[in-house]
Amino acid sequence: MAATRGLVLTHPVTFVTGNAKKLEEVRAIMGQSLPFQSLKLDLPELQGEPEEISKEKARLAAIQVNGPVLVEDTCLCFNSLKGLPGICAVLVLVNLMLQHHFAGLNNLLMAYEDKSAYALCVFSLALGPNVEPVTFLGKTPGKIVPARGPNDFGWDPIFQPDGYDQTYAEMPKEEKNKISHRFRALSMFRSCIGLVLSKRGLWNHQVRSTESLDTFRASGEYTVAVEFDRQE
Ligand SMILES: O=P(O)(O)OP(=O)(O)OP(=O)(O)OC[C@H]1O[C@@H](n2cnc3c(O)ncnc32)[C@H](O)[C@@H]1O
Ligand SMILES: [Mg+2]
Repeated sequence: MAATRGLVLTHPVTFVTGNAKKLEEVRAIMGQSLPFQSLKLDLPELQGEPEEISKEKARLAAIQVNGPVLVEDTCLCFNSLKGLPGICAVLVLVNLMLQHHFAGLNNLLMAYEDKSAYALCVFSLALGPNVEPVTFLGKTPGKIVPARGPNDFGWDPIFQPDGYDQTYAEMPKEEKNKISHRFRALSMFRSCIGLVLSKRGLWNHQVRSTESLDTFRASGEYTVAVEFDRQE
């Protein structure tokens, strides 16, 4: 389905992250299609909507790197907590999760009938310090369950994607990488990047096929998103 193959940039892209597991997954998903180097930078923790946070992170990173950068932020969002002040609820939960207090998290969610959740991944690419970043979202719906599987990557043990009876942690890596929020965001990145950038006059690449257009909806001019329907 990809309309564009390969990026032609004068400088290699730097994927700015301090998370080795993320890096591992991005490398596995992207294969040879986007050669990049990785770098850990000290960037301020930003507040706001996920897309805005991501764009700002990319802007700051591009200034430090002085070249093209890719940044990524991921969160696990709980549908039952929609009514609560998002950031606060999420921070409480993230803290619980960071300390691997999955039991505490499950207790908290016991109060709610609705255990549905979604994993959200936001990538932003900034081609340089003075170029407005382009953002890609990927979302995988699922539910929160008592922890199962190896405990080596964040909240993987407590997230069971819809249509599966295994948690992310229990699945073989290749399986997670075929359905994950990260995979979905990167699919958008791969298939739409040439299109989005050429629309903005930043990229001369001829888009040979528009097939992939059906698979995303534009939300805001420079953001593309992919969402998969809940299978329940
Ligand atoms: O340097 P960056 O790229 O920002 O890396 P980070 O570790 O700060 O990553 P995030 O803020 O995006 O992620 C917030 C938390 O979610 C965890 N996380 C990210 N992606 C995940 C995934 O696919 N499965 C499980 N946990 C994940 C991650 O380990 C963090 O504890
Ligand atoms: Mg982070």
